[in-house]
Amino acid sequence: METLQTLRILSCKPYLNPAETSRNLVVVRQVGFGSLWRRSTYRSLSLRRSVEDRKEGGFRSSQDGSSTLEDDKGGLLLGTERDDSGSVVGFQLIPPSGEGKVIEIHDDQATDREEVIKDVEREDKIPTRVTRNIVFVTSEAAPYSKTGGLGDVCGSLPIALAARGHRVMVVSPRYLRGDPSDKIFANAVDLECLVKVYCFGGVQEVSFFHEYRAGVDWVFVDHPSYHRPGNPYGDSFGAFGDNQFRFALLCHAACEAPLVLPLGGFTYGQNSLFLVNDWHAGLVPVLLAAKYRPYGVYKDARSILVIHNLAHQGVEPAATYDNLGLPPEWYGALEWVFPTWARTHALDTGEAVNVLKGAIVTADRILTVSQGYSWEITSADGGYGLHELLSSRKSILNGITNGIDVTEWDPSLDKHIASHYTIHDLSGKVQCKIALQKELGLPIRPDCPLIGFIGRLDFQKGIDIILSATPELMQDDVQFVMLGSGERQYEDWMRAMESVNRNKFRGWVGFNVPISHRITAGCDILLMPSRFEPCGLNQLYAMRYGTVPVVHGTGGLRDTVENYNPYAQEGLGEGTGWTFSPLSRESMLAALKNAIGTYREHKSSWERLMKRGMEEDYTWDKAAVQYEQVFEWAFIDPPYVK
Ligand SMILES: Nc1ncnc2c1ncn2[C@@H]1O[C@H](COP(=O)(O)OP(=O)(O)O[C@H]2O[C@H](CO)[C@@H](O)[C@H](O)[C@H]2O)[C@@H](O)[C@H]1O
Repeated sequence: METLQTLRILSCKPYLNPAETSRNLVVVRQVGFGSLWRRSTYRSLSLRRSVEDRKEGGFRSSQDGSSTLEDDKGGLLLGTERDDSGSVVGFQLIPPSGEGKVIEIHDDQATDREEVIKDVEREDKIPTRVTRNIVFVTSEAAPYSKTGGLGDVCGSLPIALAARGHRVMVVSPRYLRGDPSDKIFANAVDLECLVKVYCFGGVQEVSFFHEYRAGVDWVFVDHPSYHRPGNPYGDSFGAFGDNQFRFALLCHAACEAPLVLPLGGFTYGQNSLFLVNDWHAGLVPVLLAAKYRPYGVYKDARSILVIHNLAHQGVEPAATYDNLGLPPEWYGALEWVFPTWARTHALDTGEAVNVLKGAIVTADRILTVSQGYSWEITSADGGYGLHELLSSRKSILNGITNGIDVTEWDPSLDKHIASHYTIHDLSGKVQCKIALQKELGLPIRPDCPLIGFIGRLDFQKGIDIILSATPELMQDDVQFVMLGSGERQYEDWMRAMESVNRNKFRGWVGFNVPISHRITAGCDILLMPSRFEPCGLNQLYAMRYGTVPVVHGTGGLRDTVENYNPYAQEGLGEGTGWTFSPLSRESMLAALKNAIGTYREHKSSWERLMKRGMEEDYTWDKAAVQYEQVFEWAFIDPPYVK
């Protein structure tokens, strides 16, 4: 039997939150509950507003018992939204224009989920349908903290979602390094809300700082363990020994934040949707299931685990479980036993706790940052020991390719680069190249192919392949610039390479955002021989800047870089870069040779390559629509662990 579900959504207009009038609210009426959705028709919703209603104004009782009020702009306030504890979390408003949408949903339509995503993409001009209270939990969020792509994503996706009408909070630590960089937190005010967290053998006290910027509530958890020099995870001596403690605190605090922080006058409440990023936030879904739901709290909340990098899982000795503030019977969720070959000695039982595993078994849905990677992590090669578990949850696993912050990364406006340019006038790009050569002390040669690399110097990024291929590459008439920090052996190698190839090689050891922009703009080719790459952002930045990527065909790199075919389109060519495979010195050098040859010999083909890359749509809007679809799926199903 076909059941017709009706979801009425009145398009977003002013959100009458007395404290934050800039936000949007969508009124949602749902009749029945479906398991699969299909949007079939949209039509305007006619609003019945009697003259009497309009004259009287003020709160009045409607048939269903909710109160209504005409707002001062002529819209109609239907009533208040409350969370389970009775706190008012918003008002429901029918906008004065009477614009609205009706969505009919048939719950027995066997709709392909990918099709739904595509369908939503096509309709991306339609305003947000259902708005959520979203809580990002992350160890980094740019510009406040960033060591890599996680910071970029958690600094820009929340803004894109807020712009679509969601109420968005980002919870991350308030890292203070005791140097001038601390001024980034200057606008975050102390909310004077202390929360006691029971873990690590005692009571830990955390507090919260808050900044409302770009439509997002940026919430910083404060604790002395976040105040030290170095980056979020370690310093020149290596990873901090208390990272399990620091990020467990973050998770406990993040679970409390929607309940206790009256941001803009209202808490986010118990129906929040947690977006849990990587292992550092991985205790959140476990805490929801083990610590809150048994006591009736967060029964209607949902959590989505976003995996940016499966290689890091937060694994610690089994004995540390007691520190985490979880009931003993939940040990199995985090239990992890290393295979025999990975154990260190004969008496090593391999028993450990794995925070990311805990998140995988308790989250309502799982996302990765590209479709290719979402498949790879279910394979033995890409699953880092978790492939069987991830395969068992395949039905709730999706991949959504990252977007980028197109305002920060815009060659026509970028404040870090020497000259601006656009797809219509590329002349500024060569100026950027000359300026970069000058800045780095390389011979100024606008016609010499300039290759760049930006990234963490570790196994993931295929630095060993670069290292083995560079002597041969240096035989050619090219220049090569590398920016990165990480493993000491690679940093030392970069310095050594520079000293023997003064006219051709520069190795910038360190983390420097302005230089990364200048390399992206100034180079002709960006090299990314990543062993695995969940999405990769540098190739997206490069293409937007007309810099042609040469990448290993893996994960998000394969999804986002289209291999160049010079013969397609009647000789006009097709593609945005080179994807090589397998990952070897030889195939990387062959792809580079092709790229360099095209750059030198086929100038017009090269320009078309650059322009095709620059034309691509890298905005977050596309991804945000897909995220919204996954949010809906998360709320359609009951919580995975009730
Ligand atoms: N030395 C340096 N100086 C200045 N800037 C530097 C730098 N080293 C790196 N960066 C910057 O850090 C970011 C790196 O982002 P990536 O997505 O390429 O990789 P990362 O592995 O960190 O991210 C993980 O998460 C992201 C986000 O989901 C995924 O895209 C990716 O595949 C996954 O490995 C870029 O903004 C880059 O410019």
